[in-house]
Amino acid sequence: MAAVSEIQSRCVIWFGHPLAAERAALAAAGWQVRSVDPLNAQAVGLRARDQLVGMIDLRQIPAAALVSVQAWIQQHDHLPLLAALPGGIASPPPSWQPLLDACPHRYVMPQDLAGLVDHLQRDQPDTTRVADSPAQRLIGDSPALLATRAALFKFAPVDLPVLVTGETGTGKELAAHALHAMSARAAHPFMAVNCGAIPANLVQSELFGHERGAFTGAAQRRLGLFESANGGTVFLDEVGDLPLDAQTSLLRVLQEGTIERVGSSQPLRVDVRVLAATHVDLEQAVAQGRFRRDLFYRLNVLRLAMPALRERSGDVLVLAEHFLRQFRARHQGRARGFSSCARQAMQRFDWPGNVRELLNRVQRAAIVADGELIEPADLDLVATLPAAARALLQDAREQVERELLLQALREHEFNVSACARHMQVSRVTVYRLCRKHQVELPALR
Ligand SMILES: Nc1ncnc2c1ncn2[C@@H]1O[C@H](COP(=O)(O)OP(=O)(O)OP(=O)(O)O)[C@@H](O)[C@H]1O
Repeated sequence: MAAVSEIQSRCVIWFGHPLAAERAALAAAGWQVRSVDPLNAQAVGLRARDQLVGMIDLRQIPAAALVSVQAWIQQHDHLPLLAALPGGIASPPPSWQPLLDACPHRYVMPQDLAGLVDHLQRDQPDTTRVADSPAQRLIGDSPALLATRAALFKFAPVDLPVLVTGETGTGKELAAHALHAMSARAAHPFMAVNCGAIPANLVQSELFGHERGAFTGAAQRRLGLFESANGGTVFLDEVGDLPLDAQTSLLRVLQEGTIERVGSSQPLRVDVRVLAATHVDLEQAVAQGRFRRDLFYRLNVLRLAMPALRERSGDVLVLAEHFLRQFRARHQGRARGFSSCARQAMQRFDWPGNVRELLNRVQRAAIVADGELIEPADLDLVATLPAAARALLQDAREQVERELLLQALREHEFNVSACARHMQVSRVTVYRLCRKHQVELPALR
């Protein structure tokens, strides 16, 4: 593969040792953490091309290290500095004052971890702000998704294949987009193809192109996906469905960086990064002889496993709110939020179709909901509620139906025809509802 320009990394020089959760949250926001022994501050060298921020962790700095950290700060006075303070101290000891004076932004940690991450994402004097990073399009803040986002930041700048695995709808294509958009190839094409959707006899020609007259119907020379993506990224979705001859051609791209159009024996150089995705177990396909072992090893250099939604139930509501907000920004609808029953139903559901299914159910619910709050029935998730909650919901619905009926009857002086017109139902339905809710019309008139 051709060399591509290196991407600047973002690094927090942390004097002390961050907690695991602090390190994970920063990694998910695209910041590596370099932990430095404060007693040995003078030994720290900096890579000029990286974007750097210093963090003085005053929870851990021994008194003996204050002077050496201070000296280091003075030598690196161009570096933005932050301070982590312990919780529950009324006033900091005077010996910290020189360090605090150097740190305009201070965070009580770990309580204010979100504030720190927000600061790093928004307030850095950087042209490519992390808050705008494509990795942030993967919504969710569960530990599993934080790890996925951290892996995206790590893998994106490395010009090697990535194998993205995970069930359908977990965001494999979204992740592939993010990998491309955060790579040095971002200004070049991103071409995605679902290998399982191309008829077997056309795969070679789709991927690698063909010469005029290569086969019946090939009236013109045609560029394939790899040539069209030159300089950029090819995303092969469902790579396990590639026929064996196309697997051999793909191996040549990865090993030699060349392709051959169908009908030509002239190798052509292409410069592409290959990202592949599969929801089937490729190791098993290799064991069964359906997938080339050497190709598997080539594709599986970096592996990104997208977690199923049921493994990160904490993300369900965050995603649902996000999809509803997105929907409301584009369409009109009464629904502004989710009832507590709907939230409960979403959290109990198994989500076999993962995020795609959640997106579809929320969009549908936003259209069909009559009230301001989306209910389990709008999401078609009533069956997931426990029996007691289902019964409560049924009771509530019956009560609302009875109230609406009585109100319509009163407004029309118990005239069934007028009431039916108002409710846009037949007279028979009004009589049926009266029987169901034990409304005695003669007694009320
Ligand atoms: N974490 C996420 N945050 C926001 N949207 C997401 C997230 N994960 C997935 N989506 C959305 O869910 C839908 C399905 O995602 P995507 O197509 O990337 O899944 P996939 O794993 O490639 O599915 P398949 O295997 O069926 O091709 C898309 O609309 C995508 O934008």
